[in-house]
Amino acid sequence: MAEPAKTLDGWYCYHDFRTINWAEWKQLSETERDSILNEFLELAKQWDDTQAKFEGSHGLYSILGQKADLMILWLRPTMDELIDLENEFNKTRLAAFTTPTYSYVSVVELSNYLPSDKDPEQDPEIQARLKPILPKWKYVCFYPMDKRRDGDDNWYMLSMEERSSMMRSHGMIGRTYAGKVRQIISGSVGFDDWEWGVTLFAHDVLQFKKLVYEMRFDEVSARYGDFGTFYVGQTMDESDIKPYFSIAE
Ligand code: VOV
Repeated sequence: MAEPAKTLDGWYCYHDFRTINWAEWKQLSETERDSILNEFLELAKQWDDTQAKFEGSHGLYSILGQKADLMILWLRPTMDELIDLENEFNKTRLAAFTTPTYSYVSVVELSNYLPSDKDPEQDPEIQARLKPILPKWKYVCFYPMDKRRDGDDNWYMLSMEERSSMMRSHGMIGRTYAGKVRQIISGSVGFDDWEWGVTLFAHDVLQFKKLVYEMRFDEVSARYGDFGTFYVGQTMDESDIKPYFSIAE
C-alpha cells in the first residue's frame, strides 16, 4: 500500500451558496427591506467580533452567473460552530428570500509533501495558514476537485516519492503567483462529494484563469486532477450589503 500523506488540519470551512428571490424581495416596502438587512448586519457584527478575536473568519461574496448570487464562507475551529452558524443564518428573515443552490463542507489542510523541519504547533506561518483570516482581496474563485483513480492514472497507488515530486512542481508554479493569487486548500474526504475545496483570492480576476490554465499542463493537474463546478465573484464588505439589496423605487 502506498503511504498516505500526513495532514495538518486547521479551521473547518463552510461555503454556502444562495440565489436571491428578487421578485419576492421587490414586493417588500423599503422600510421592511431595511429592517431585514439591519437584522442580518447585526448577525454579521457577531461574526466580525469572532474574527477580531482570531476565533474564526468569514467572507461575503457576490457571485457572477446563474449558479449563485451570494456565497457566504465561514471558517471556525469546530464543525459544531458551523452547524450553529448555518442554522442561525437560516432563521434570519433575509435567508427566507434566498434559495440554497450549493454548499461545501471541508477543513483547511496542509500536507507533508514538501519537507519542513518546523514544529507546526509553534510556527506562526503554519498556524496562520491553518487558521486563515480571509483576505479582503477583490475577487474570489471556488471549485471542488478530486485526484483521479482511473486505471493507470491512480494518484492513490503512487509512492510518496512520486507524489512529492509532482507536488513540488505544483508548488513551484503556485509560487510564481505570489502576491497575485492566494489559495486556501481544504480537505473534504468524508465530508463532501469531492476530495478538496480550492478557494482562491486575487486582485485581478484574470489571474485565476492564468493560474488554473498553467496548472492544467502540470502533471499533477494534467493527469490526476478532476474538477467540479467553478464559482467566481467579488468580495463584499458589510457596507456593500445595503447597496447590493437596494431597489430603485
Ligand atoms: C496559488 C498558488 C498555489 C501554491 C503556492 C500552491 C502550493 C501547494 C503546495 C506547496 C502544496 C503541498 C503542501 C501543502 O501545502 O499541502 C499544495 C497542495 C495542494 N494544492 Fe496547491 N498551490 C497553489 C494553488 C493551487 C490550485 C490553483 C489548486 C487547484 C488545482 C488546479 O489544477 O486547478 C491547488 C490544489 C492543491 C491541492 C488539491 C493540494 C493537496 C494535494 C494533496 O494530494 O494533498 N493548489 N499546494
